Amino acid sequence: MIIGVPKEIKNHEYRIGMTPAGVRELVAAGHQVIIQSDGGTAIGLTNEQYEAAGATLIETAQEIFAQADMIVKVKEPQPNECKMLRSGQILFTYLHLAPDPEQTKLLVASDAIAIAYETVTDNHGGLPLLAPMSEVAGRMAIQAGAHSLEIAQGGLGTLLGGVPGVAPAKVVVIGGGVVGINAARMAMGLGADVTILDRSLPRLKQLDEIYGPQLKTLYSNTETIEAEVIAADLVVGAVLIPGAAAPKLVTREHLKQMKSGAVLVDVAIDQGGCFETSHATTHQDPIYIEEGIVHYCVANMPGGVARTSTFALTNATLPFILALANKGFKQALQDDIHLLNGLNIHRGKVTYKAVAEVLNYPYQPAAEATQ
Ligand SMILES: NC(=O)C1=CN([C@@H]2O[C@H](COP(=O)(O)OP(=O)(O)OC[C@H]3O[C@@H](n4cnc5c(N)ncnc54)[C@H](O)[C@@H]3O)[C@@H](O)[C@H]2O)C=CC1
Ligand SMILES: CC(=O)C(=O)O
Ligand SMILES: [Mg+2]
Repeated sequence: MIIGVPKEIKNHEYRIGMTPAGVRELVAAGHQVIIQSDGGTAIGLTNEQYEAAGATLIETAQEIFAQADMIVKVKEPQPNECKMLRSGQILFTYLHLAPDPEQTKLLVASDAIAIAYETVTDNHGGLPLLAPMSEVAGRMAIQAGAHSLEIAQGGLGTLLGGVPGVAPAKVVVIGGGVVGINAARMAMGLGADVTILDRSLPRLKQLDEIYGPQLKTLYSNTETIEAEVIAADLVVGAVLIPGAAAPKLVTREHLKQMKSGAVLVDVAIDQGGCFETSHATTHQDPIYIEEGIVHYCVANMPGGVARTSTFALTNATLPFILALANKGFKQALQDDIHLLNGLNIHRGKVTYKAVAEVLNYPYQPAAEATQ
């Protein structure tokens, strides 16, 4: 199979879908890998390293899309990339379709086969291709939040850990999954007063057992969210209903009752965001202020630490890329229910239920599509 890896084109996105180590594995398995020239240069993965691993360097994304059987990327395809996809071509990348009707329409029109990293599952109820980036984004959420709390950013001027004689900041994390616990760990490490809310009692029990009394856990409902958010210096939005649009848990009315200069970091923005007042921002212009509250809503946070993120992501994606290349997409999806769960669009049909429902498309079950 010919596997094509274009350079990412989203704002300040320097991750790349495959490292030279991944190229080496695919080439050893008999595949051809074409990489866009300078696709990894910004993060120290040079053209020479890719060539030494056996890749062919190609100048333009157009040529990659024209030649490859499978396109491997990081971020959701931008409109001009969607238009380059060919009928029957495989696309393997993050998609986040539920809050993105425009991309969904273009992918349906492309007649391609679009497999989303973020809905691939594992045997433990997890999302193994989202998890590495959620680890990164959860940890970054506290760095971003701490910076946004500085006066010069419009923040309250509060240091997360406080100092002797001055209380630490109150950090509230909504959603205790991978993003949530990584954010909580960083915030606890800096000495903040941390509370985490989730609506899964087993998850809260697990977090309590692991972190003990340093981490306060609360069951998430309208009342607890309201009370915690109003008292917070920094709120991290980290909820997920897989594949679906994020529920709006914090409203404009809540913001009016918060301390002016408090900070919201909406990590769930890639699924539409869990704060009513969130809209996606970029690394170039990451924050804005609404109702006196600083909002940080970067939809590709891990792109900010693109080198770490590229290795973390590709460690997880490579076995699936190898399966797709070795077996072809149909057999690979038939053999692995977890990879099948990643299929969001198959040749003009939406094959992920939550996406079909929220965007009003007829739903075709993925298993039916791959018969
Ligand atoms: N902005 C960015 O750059 C990035 C965003 N993300 C996003 O972060 C979000 C969270 O991802 P993960 O932590 O990996 O998901 P996860 O599935 O590990 O955790 C989500 C948690 O939210 C909880 N939850 C659901 N509804 C809730 C509610 N009403 N109240 C409280 N908790 C609730 C679930 O029980 C679960 O524990 C996703 O939208 C993901 O796409 C992930 C990586 C990067
Ligand atoms: C998960 C995701 O959307 C990202 O890493 O950018
Ligand atoms: Mg994202």
